[in-house]
Amino acid sequence: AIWQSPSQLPSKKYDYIIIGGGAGGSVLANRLSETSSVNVLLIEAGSSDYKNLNIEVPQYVGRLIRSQFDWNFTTVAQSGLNGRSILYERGHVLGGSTAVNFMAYCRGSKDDWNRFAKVTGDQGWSWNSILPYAKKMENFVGPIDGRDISNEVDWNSHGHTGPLRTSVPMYPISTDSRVLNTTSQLSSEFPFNLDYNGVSGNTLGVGWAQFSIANGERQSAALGYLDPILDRRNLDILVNTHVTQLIQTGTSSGKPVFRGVQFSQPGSSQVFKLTASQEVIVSAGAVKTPQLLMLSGIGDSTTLSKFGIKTIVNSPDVGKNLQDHPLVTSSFTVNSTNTLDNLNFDPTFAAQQLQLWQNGHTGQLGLPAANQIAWLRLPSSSGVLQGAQDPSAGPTSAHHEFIITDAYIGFTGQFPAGGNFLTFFTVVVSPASRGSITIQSTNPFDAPVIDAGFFTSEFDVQTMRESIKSMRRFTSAPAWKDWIISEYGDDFINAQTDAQIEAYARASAETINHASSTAAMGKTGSSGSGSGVLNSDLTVKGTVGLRVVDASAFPFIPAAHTQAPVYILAERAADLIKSVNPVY
Ligand SMILES: Cc1cc2nc3c(=O)[nH]c(=O)nc-3n(C[C@H](O)[C@H](O)[C@H](O)COP(=O)(O)OP(=O)(O)OC[C@H]3O[C@@H](n4cnc5c(N)ncnc54)[C@H](O)[C@@H]3O)c2cc1C
Repeated sequence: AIWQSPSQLPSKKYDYIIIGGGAGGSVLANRLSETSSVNVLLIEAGSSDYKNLNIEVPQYVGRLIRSQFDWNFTTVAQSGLNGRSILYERGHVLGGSTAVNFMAYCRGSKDDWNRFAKVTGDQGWSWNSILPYAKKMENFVGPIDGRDISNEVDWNSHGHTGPLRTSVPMYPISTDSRVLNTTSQLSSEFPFNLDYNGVSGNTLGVGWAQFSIANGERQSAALGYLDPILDRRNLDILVNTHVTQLIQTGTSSGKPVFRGVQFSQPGSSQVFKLTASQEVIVSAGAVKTPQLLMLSGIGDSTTLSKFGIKTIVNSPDVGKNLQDHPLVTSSFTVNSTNTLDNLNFDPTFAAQQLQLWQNGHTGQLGLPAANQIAWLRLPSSSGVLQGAQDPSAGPTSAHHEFIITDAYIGFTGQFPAGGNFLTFFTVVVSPASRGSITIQSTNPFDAPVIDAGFFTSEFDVQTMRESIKSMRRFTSAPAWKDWIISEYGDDFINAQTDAQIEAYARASAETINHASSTAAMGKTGSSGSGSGVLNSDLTVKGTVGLRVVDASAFPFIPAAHTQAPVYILAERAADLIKSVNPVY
């Protein structure tokens, strides 16, 4: 059941207490409560309103920014972005960031996962080992229009019985044929890939995009993993409640045992404490997890002592190593009146589409932000790679990505009042830059200090530059001749030389919100700076009874949108947790 406040909680002895009901936490709440004798408590800071219309309707994703479903974070001034601070959206509702994200669904590449295995020394994280979990989490369904999708996806590469429904875009749109024709007209730079989530693990090329959208509706972790099991008597979900500290409950073989949690509701002075008989699992996401660890005495002792926090475990990597994907959007005006812009610029049309969606989830509101995505590597001859260490995981991982949108999208500058557009997101997906998360105070309700570190590595700004140039080659294919009128906006139009393009990137880059790696896995048992915060089974080094299961745990950010990698990680985590508890 879902409980709105701590005082409503039944008095029970919990085996597992999970902090945060996002991608990681929802998977665990489901899997760990599959055995009815095991009592599980999930504590979520946000509300239980995951069926809010703005969450359910895919095209309303833009309305979630700075809403009650967003933690409303902002980064510190970014030296690589001309000193700009940027919004750093994170989901604050049951379902976490999966309830506010853009829903792109990508497993990551074979090399991404094999690198996880290599740096942790744990073959269980290799591509071949995680594939069964990638299928277990998924229920890939056909699109709403029933069209033949054998040219859009490799059906057999997917799971069809898991909790999270995924699919290709519900309808074709007018730009589809142009994108696909480009893959034959410029096939050497932009080859077609039938399925970037295929079992081969080779993500490269241009393919039909896949999303956590089914039947025209967003599929969040809450909808897929929690909604169907709310009647389990051994699962309690407590919302509107903030875990403020992890509590040491004892010592075992000289190590601190962390089976206690302290929590309260914002604005209330009442403090609650509970203890798990088995484990406490932190799934608060890559921004809040390191903050909670630090407030609980797990972190870099120098930092902790500055705030008067007693160090219980000196873990220098906590909050370090933040990795994320910077994006730039560039738009073109197009020779059509039939683009998704009409949802933004024509109120009568928008109202009709809402009617259609409410009557049966049909119409354009169920469409995702893109029908196709491209995953691309810099050519090996590229000057960017000369003399630099290639940060990508290997030949199946992209350096950069295009997301191709049939409308105007922009996060900086002025939104146009009307018109018809084509927008490309260019995204650096194997970044060399690193940022950090730290605390500004000992108040758990204060936002952490977020430094995305964007473009602090020259490699990344040069990769973005090459991505924008590559996008201009893509759009100069004959396929776009009768569609694209011109580039839109002076900043984009005037960015022509390499130096100008880099300046354009620094002036306009934002985040695609893939924060990762702030409490990363390393080799089990190794210690000291650079060896990671977690053992390869996701237990927190130097502690007993405590794990982290969320995007913080990735040793490297995958060259992918990160929700599916978190689901996959959490599916394996559930098995790791079960394997050490004989009750399962
Ligand atoms: C705007 C946006 C767009 C994105 N687009 C995509 C996309 O298109 N495709 C994709 O694959 N990925 C996307 N992502 C990223 C993806 O959603 C995340 O990588 C993924 O959800 C991370 O899972 P997680 O479990 O680590 O954290 P989250 O899903 O963020 O869950 C963490 C949960 O913990 C809760 N919490 C935090 N602190 C506490 C506390 N102290 N006490 C209790 N609860 C707490 C939070 O409220 C939240 O519910 C996007 C993210 C955002 C924000």
